[in-house]
Amino acid sequence: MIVGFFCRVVLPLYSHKYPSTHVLVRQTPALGKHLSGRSRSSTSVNHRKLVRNGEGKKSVIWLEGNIASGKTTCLEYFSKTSDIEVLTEPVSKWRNVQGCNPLGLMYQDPSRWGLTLQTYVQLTMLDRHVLPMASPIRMMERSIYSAKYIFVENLYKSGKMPEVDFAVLSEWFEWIVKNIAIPVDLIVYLQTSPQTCYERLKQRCREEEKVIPLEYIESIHNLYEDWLIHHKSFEVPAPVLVMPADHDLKKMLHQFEENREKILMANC
Ligand SMILES: Nc1ncnc2c1ncn2[C@@H]1O[C@H](COP(=O)(O)OP(=O)(O)O)[C@@H](O)[C@H]1O
Ligand SMILES: O=c1ccn([C@H]2C[C@H](O)[C@@H](COP(=O)(O)O)O2)c(=O)[nH]1
Repeated sequence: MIVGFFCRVVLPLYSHKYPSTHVLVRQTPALGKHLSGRSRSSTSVNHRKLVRNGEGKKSVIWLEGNIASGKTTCLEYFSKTSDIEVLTEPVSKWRNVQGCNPLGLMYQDPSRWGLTLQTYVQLTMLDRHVLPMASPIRMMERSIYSAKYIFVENLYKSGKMPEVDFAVLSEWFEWIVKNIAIPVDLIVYLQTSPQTCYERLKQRCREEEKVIPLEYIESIHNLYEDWLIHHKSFEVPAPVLVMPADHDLKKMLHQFEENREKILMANC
């Protein structure tokens, strides 16, 4: 039998309060049909909290932050913890889908290829979200929400995405979040200055990203801040734990350790 329920939201633990109006209950009777091919038979996907019989509570954490803010590094750290599965962003797919490179194309010509990339990002992120959980705790890099609220929004707002492309992507996104429950218990936001990210981006030296100017990183930063800190733009679907992330690696590792309990207790 399918069992699903909501858990308490631990507001006082987090730096930014989670408005109760943001608790969304989504009933999706048609979901099984839409997820055909996936083994969802013993799990309810109608609720944000999923409980499989006999398996106890599970929790899902999204790791959000600007480009090169240190998300992968953070995931690597937590991947060493038993009982946590980490899901990195499917960037390798975005760089190579059947021999094509939508990420590279988007950076070369955002107006032409923004829709192409973001359609594929939306698909591949959804695929991550509906993947059955293999561990009690899942930490995943970004989300279908940030793809829409940050990256699609940025393309559109900067005039690089035609209105019709934005409208089509928006309708797709709205349909997905209305009809498919996307579980999340906690958002960990790695908060950096744009300058830090820019320096780390240059150091990482990903081929497609060599054309990224500081202004692009600044726009992404502002969108993240408006969403997760100032609550000025879009719904925030879970409590937010803000982690200052401009520090050197040693201090960051220390900080990850200090926040371990808060993160691991995300659904209590
Ligand atoms: N705290 C840090 N101090 C200095 N460099 C860092 C730090 N964290 C990550 N890096 C480096 O910055 C680059 C981007 O980090 P990464 O974890 O890949 O970021 P993201 O996954 O957010 O894009 C990598 O070269 C990484 O080694
Ligand atoms: O919706 C999205 C999500 C990501 N991207 C870009 C931004 C970066 O160039 C890569 C992801 O790298 P990170 O270092 O993990 O930030 O993909 C995008 O264009 N749209």
